[in-house]
Amino acid sequence: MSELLEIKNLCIGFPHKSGEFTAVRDVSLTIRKNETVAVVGESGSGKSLTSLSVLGLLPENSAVKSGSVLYNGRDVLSFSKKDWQQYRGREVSMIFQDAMALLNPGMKVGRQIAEGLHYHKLMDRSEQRVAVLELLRLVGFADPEHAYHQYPHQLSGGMKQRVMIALAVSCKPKLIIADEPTTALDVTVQKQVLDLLSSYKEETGTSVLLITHDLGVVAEYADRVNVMYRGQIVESSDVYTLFDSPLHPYTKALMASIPAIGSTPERLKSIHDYMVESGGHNGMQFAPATYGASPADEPPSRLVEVEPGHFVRFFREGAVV
Ligand SMILES: Nc1ncnc2c1ncn2[C@@H]1O[C@H](COP(=O)(O)OP(=O)(O)OP(=O)(O)O)[C@@H](O)[C@H]1O
Repeated sequence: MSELLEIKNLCIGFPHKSGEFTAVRDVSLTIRKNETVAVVGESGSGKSLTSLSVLGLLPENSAVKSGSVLYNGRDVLSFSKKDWQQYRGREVSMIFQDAMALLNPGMKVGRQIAEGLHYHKLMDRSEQRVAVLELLRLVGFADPEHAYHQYPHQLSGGMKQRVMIALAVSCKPKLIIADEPTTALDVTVQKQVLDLLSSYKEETGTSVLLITHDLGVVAEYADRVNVMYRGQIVESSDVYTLFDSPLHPYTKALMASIPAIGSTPERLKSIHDYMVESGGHNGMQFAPATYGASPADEPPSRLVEVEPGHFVRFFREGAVV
């Protein structure tokens, strides 16, 4: 199967008082047509920066130090302004965490969705209204005509996120990046919104890059998963393999942090505990229990394919933890 998106050895840095801080380190991942690929990890692990690089929306003070982001074989990092205009929204779109911050508070919901269709010149004005009403129906508004005329502040959190999905899918992109799309919502609404995105994906063949810190969401919605820790992918595989046989201590720690229903309460293990307990694999060792003060102090490591499609990051071969 050919890759729709291929991120290769991406490194993103920021200026820092002691030189430079590399927030994303040697990240590689792929997304194929009609796949949902998750990036999971704790806050600050580099998930958002990785996804923002795909849309050319990295913070101004950051710099891509090396690597490439190939969309259908073209490196987006060398896109011109015109390329970006044609690509954003039309080829790849994004659903952000905070819908309220992104929706224009002074514009009716229907108009906001119509603007995207107008921008990409997909249809004339007369057809846009019908298309927007259809989109609002698709994302679950029982009365699309009523929703069309509402302002964002008149909608609940779940409804606003549905509008964000309508906006994101309006130009029929081939890839949707969903960055913590439901974090601000309660559990029931969270499931409704993710189910909606999932059924849209199945119906249209769209691909989804799902950014989350929630392994429960990964288990339910992703086909493949990349676990990120301190700017690096430490484990990557299909979702069944990851849950059946996680290898990296950080992945195990993430899994152990999901309390099982009916389990006897015990002290939650820290990631440090797992690092200490972790053993080697095929003669290689995971990174030491105590990382250095900064990523620059850390030992060299590399991703190893331990079985087909299952990659784990190891500390250098033969090292003693
Ligand atoms: N504009 C910026 N200037 C300096 N450092 C930044 C900037 N944006 C992000 N960083 C740093 O880069 C690292 C990765 O950030 P990123 O937002 O990608 O993490 P994340 O995994 O998406 O976390 P979260 O889930 O909290 O958004 C963090 O250490 C963060 O502090």
